[in-house]
Amino acid sequence: MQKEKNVLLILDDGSIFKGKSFGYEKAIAGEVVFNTAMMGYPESLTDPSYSGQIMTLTFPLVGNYGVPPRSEKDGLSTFMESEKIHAEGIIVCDYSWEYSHWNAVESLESWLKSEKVVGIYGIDTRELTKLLREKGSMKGKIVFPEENGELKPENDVPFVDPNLINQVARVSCKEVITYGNGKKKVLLVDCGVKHNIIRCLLKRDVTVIRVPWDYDFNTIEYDGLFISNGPGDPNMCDVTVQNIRKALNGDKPIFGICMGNQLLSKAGGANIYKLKYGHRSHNQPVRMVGTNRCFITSQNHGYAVDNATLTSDWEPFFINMNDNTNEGIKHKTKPFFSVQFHPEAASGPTDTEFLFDKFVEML
Ligand SMILES: NC(=O)CC[C@H](N)C(=O)O
Repeated sequence: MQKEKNVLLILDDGSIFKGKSFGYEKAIAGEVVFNTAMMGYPESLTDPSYSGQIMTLTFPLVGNYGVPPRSEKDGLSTFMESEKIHAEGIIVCDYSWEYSHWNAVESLESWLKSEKVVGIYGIDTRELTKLLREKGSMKGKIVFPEENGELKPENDVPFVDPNLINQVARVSCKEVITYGNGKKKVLLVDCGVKHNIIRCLLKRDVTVIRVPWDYDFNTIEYDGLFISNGPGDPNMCDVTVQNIRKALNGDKPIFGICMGNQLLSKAGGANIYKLKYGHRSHNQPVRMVGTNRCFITSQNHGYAVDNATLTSDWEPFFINMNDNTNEGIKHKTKPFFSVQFHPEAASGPTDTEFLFDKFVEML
């Protein structure tokens, strides 16, 4: 086996973890978060909502099923959530140097190297996760010391708080893109949309008009408005919130997912706050408010809507059964709703995919 470079994962609180590199070798910084899903690293790494973040996977063995082709069909990635890796880096406990899967065409190592993304292993991810749960998600960096332990300035970087940078502007499309040719038109505000959201809409035979996050979509004719997921702090998207607020005066159906839930809530007058360490997994239980129906959901978010600040026109739609945080809102009289989880989850539970049917039926 080749000799892998030593790396240090340094956290903002001074904690240092020693590991080895299996990806691209460059010093990086970002917000260190953890994801407890057992699988789905190709989808998670390409989810634009991870932009600016260094993703710790708690599942102990990663890489054993390789990476699917980076193919595209009709402008959408076939097996991934976007065209490229958005996470700054990935932290695992044990990297599997061998892989086997019917759909794999390369190893995680070769994919990371060709996309110039950092991957490290040999980290006690259980200890790291316990720390992040105790202290909250933290700024962190991965640096490359010499064999003798010396850290040269060119192999070091300063800490970065990605939530102070407009991540949505980094990942949103730059021009209007149209998909499908269904009769009903869905105007999709792209804050960093996962391709499976577009696939889920197209499966229901609509035309999707994808516009940049700051596009004044109120100038376009549409039958329904969709607000996508996206990275970073929702408070960076004031332009989007202003545009949504105008749409709230009308009565065309609105559906939002994740960042979309946060932006719709803000447009409706509610406040957002940062969770200590967020929800990133495939097994978050949510209850539909007013019922005893529980769904298992896939999630990836660090911010949440403050239920107590929902204005009188709105009510909570779903509640997280672990910590009682908001998992969605709905308007009391108009066809507007959004969820904090991912009904389009791939890989992940598909319990809530019916929400796409609900939206398309309203159009
Ligand atoms: N997946 C998302 O849309 C995440 C929304 C937001 N960036 C958060 O972390 O809460």
